[in-house]
This record gives sequence, structure tokens and C-alpha cells, in this order.
Amino acid sequence: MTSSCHTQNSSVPCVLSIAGTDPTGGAGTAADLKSITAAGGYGMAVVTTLVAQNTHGVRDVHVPPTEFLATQLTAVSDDVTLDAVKTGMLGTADIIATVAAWLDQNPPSILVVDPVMIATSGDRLLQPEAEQAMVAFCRRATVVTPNIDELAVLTGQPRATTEDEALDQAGRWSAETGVAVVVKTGHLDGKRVTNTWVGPDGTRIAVPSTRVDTTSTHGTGCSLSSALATRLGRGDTPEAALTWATGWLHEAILHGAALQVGSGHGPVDHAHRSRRLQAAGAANPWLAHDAVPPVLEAPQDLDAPRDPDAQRGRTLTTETPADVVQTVPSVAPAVTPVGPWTAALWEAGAETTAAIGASDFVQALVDGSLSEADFTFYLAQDALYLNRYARALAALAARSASTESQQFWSQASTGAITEEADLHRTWMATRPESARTTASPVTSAYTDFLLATTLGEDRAVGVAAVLPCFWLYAQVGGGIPDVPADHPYAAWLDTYRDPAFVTAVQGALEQVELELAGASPSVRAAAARAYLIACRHELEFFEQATRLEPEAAAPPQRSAEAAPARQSAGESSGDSADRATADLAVAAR
Ligand SMILES: Nc1ncnc2c1ncn2[C@@H]1O[C@H](COP(=O)(O)OP(=O)(O)O)[C@@H](O)[C@H]1O
Ligand SMILES: Cc1ncc(COP(=O)(O)O)c(N)n1
Repeated sequence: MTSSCHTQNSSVPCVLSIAGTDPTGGAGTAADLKSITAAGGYGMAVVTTLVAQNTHGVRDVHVPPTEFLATQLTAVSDDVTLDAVKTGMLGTADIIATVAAWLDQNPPSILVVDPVMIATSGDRLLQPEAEQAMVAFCRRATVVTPNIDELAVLTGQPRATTEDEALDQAGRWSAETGVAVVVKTGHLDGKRVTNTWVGPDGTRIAVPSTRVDTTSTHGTGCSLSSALATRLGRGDTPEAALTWATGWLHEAILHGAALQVGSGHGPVDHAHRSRRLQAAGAANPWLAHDAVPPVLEAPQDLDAPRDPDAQRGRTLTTETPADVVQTVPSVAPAVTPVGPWTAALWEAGAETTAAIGASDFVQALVDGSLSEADFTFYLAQDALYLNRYARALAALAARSASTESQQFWSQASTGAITEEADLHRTWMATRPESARTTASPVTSAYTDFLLATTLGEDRAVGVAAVLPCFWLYAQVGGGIPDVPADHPYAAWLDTYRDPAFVTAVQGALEQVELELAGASPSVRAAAARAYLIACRHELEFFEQATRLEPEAAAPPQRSAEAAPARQSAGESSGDSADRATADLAVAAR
């Protein structure tokens, strides 16, 4: 009698990886466990082979007796109810037969087969005489995830040279076997890398991403298939599961090199997304404004606030004070400060300004690789933001002390509304669903703060609060050397490089300089705090699209009726097996 590894109705699926090892942690069971964890599952691993390998390649493979493999498998299935099984390196025909026999006795509702044959390093991970056994084994899967070379072996076709050829090969094989295929174009040339779910009924769900120029791709196939198994195991549709797995892996590949593991083909950073989201949930960055002294007599009193995390790191190192000062980034402003107070504000906000420029969102926006869905979400929020920002600017106009100031803020307010109308007329007009969006918590928090500050605090505080929206946008726009005509977001980026916008930023800087010079020391300190909080809101606003998770799926079903994957090698029928694949095919439509 088996029992589930956690409480009923938990949305944490139990996922078993059956694969070989990699002692450097980038591929095989290690990569699988990290990927399952990252994708929200409870990971388990049964080892098929011990592989002495590193980021340069495979040195040796040790195959333990298959009797022991069978004992490992039954030790798991006698005790734990599985939501998904993923197989990776099986190595030999004997291993394939042992795993197949166990699957016959313990059919999982989701079986993802990564038909590992040859590693990125070129080393063989499947004996040549076992290839046909692997081909037959793939027929029992819910979905297989071959690379282009493995797809050729699977389908008995020459290696595909284009994506269309690969999709045709997969389509024919899927229709014949009833097993879905994820076609991966990582091994083809091209700026884009697309993962396409090809279903037996002809369904095609393409999930594109951009190619990362990196050598840190060791274990990408293992990681994709494990993440996919986990998301399917928690009840996601094929589209949701593949979209999540592809996006998560893209981020992991993007940040793999920074891990500096090994000197060959390094691993991906499986935990990057978790760490990023964990950092986003921490309150510490919002407390940076605590470093502003209670009164500001002179601009130099506003020393750059220190990142509390960086502070902690420093106390553990033997860095000299000079090193410490250098860790606060200094970013050259695209629009220069107009006096000592705005210069001091710039330095105080430098850390957040640097973080905005370095964020994945801004980087992808600038290089054009940002997905259209993320951009649309961002612009829809921007339209909502601009509407309330315009009201905050109008409040400053109403409270102005001079005709010049009143004119400046009135015009800025009109400009913000005109911009909002432009977004509705252009990008959002062709995407009606974006016009129906309501303000996100991040957008509301920012605009509530701006309205409360401009209406309820001293005027200098309100003026400082609205400044980052001018200044930091110009910073993003000014950091882009040249926007090519075919850049998907050229029109947006050009707005912020427009000389008229730069003039508006200079006008806002002059207002802030004037207000701070004339304010009392305690009001100046409040204004500096408001500026820093608004800088942080800007970062959150940009990054919010990268924190969107798909809707939560239904908890995994773990009943006796759970539909198993295909029953046995070479067979393409069987009621329950058909149900599993049919369910996925229906969900994919
Ligand atoms: N250079 C890259 N840039 C972006 N994504 C990549 C890159 N290399 C691999 N991937 C992602 O990893 C997935 C699996 O990689 P691939 O090399 O096709 O698998 P395998 O490890 O099985 O050979 C790809 O489908 C793609 O999503
Ligand atoms: C145990 C094991 N399984 C799979 C791979 C393939 O990984 P790669 O993505 O480098 O081809 C590997 N190197 N080792």
C-alpha cells in the first residue's frame, strides 16, 4: 500500500527522476532534482548509472547491477504515490528493460521521456545497441523531449536541418504512436530557440525564447524535461507547463555563467528564479531610505544609503574602506542634475538606478527579446499608472507657488494624459484584453504613494516623489545607443529618447532643485526619502511582469483512477493510456 508523500490536496507534486549522475551537479539526477524543486515539486531520484563527468565531458560510466535498480524503483513505488515520472540517461538495453518492467507494474499518470543518447560534450550516454530499445521505450511516454539528433534516431529520419523539417518528423511520429513530442530547436541555428509541443492530433503549441550567447548549457535537456514533468504533474495544461518550463530555463541559462562552476560547458543556474523572487519579497530594500538623516542642512549630508545585504557582506570580508565605497555603483546620469540637491539625490538613488538598468526586464526590453505578453502587461499597467500620475502632477500644479511652476506641472500633467491616450490608440487598440486590465498591487502602491505625497505632504516632498518617473525613464531610454527599425518596441523606446521628453526631465529637475533649496532641513530629508521610495517603486514597476506566475493549477489527482501513461513498449492502445494522452491533447487546444 502506497501513501502520498504529503498531505492530500497539496499542490506540491511528487516527481521521480530515473537518470544517471553528474557529480558536478549540472546534469542528470542532480539537475533533475534542482529543476523539480524550482518548478514547485517534491523531487526524488533513482540512479541508473554513475557517471564520472564534469563540465568538460565524461570520464567513465559505472553501471550497477540492474537488480539493484529494480530494488530502488520498488522502494519508491511501495511507499510513495507519484504524480509524474521523468526518465533521463538509461544507458543500456538492460536498464531500459528493467525500467519498462517497473512501469508496467506502476504506470504513472505522467511519463516524460528524455531520450538521452549523446551529451552536449559529444560523449555517448546510450550504448549504440540500445538505441532501438530506447525508440520502443519512448512509445510508452506521455511526451518525449528529444533534441534534433535524438529526434532523427527516434523517427528513423535524417537529421532535420530546419524547424519545419523537425516539426514534420515529430508530427508524423506522434500521429503514429499517440505520444506527444516537444521539438527543441536548441541544436539548430537561429536567433530564436523554440520549444513546440506536437500532439498526436496535429496540435502544435510553440513557445519561443531567444538564444542566449553562452557556453553554460550543460544539462539543459535534463532540466527542461524535469521542469515539464513537474508542471504537468501538478495539473498544468501542456501549454502552461511548456511555457513555464521554457521561461524558467531561459532565465537559468541567462545567469548560468555567473555561477562560475567549472571551466568547460558550465551548468545553468536552476535557482536563479527562486532567489530573485525571494529577494523581491524581502522588505530590506524599502528600508534604504532609513539611511537619510532626520535633517539635511547641506546636499553632502545626503550620503549614498548602503544596501543592507552589501553591508552584511562587507563585515565578513577583509575589504579596505576604499573597496567598500566602490561597491556602491556610480551611474552616469543620461540627463545631468541641475544643481547640488539633484546631484545629491542622484547619488543617493544610484544603487536602485543601477538595479533598474541591470534588471532582466529592462535588458530584454532594450534588446527586444522581451516577450510580447510581458510587454503588453507592462504597457497596460503603464496606461493605468499614467492616468493617476497625471492627477498627481495636476495636484502639484494646484499647489504651485509661482506661475512658472504651475505652467510646468500643468503641461506635464497634460503630457501624461496624452501619452496614456496614445497607448490606448496604438499598442492597446489591437490588444483589447489589455485595456480591460485593472491596476496591479505594484501599480496601485506606487500611484497611491504619489497621490498621497503630492496632495498630503509638503510640496517639496511631492515634487521629489514624482521626479524618478521622469529621470529614470530618460535613463533607460538614454542608455540605448541606437534602436534598429525592426526593434519590436522601437516606438516606445523612442518616446523616452525624444528631445522634448529630455526637456521635460530638465524642467522637473529645476523644480526639485528650487523646492529643495527653499525647504526646511527636515522637509528636505522627507523629500529625499520620498525620492528614494519612488526610485524603488520604479524598479518594482519594471520588474512586476517578470514576477507573474500562471494561474495555480488544480492539485494533482492521486486516486486509483488516475490515468496512467502508456502501458507497454510497442503498444499504442489501451483505454487508460489513451485517456492520459487525450486529456493532454484536449487541454492543449
Ligand atoms: N543557447 C541557448 N539559449 C537559449 N535557450 C537554450 C539554449 N540552449 C538550450 N536552450 C534551451 O534548453 C532546451 C534544451 O536544450 P537542447 O540543447 O535542445 O537539449 P539537449 O540538452 O537535450 O541537447 C532548449 O529547448 C531551449 O529551451
Ligand atoms: C547523467 C547525464 N544525463 C544527461 C546528460 C546530458 O546532458 P547535456 O545537456 O550536457 O547533454 C549528462 N551529461 N549526464
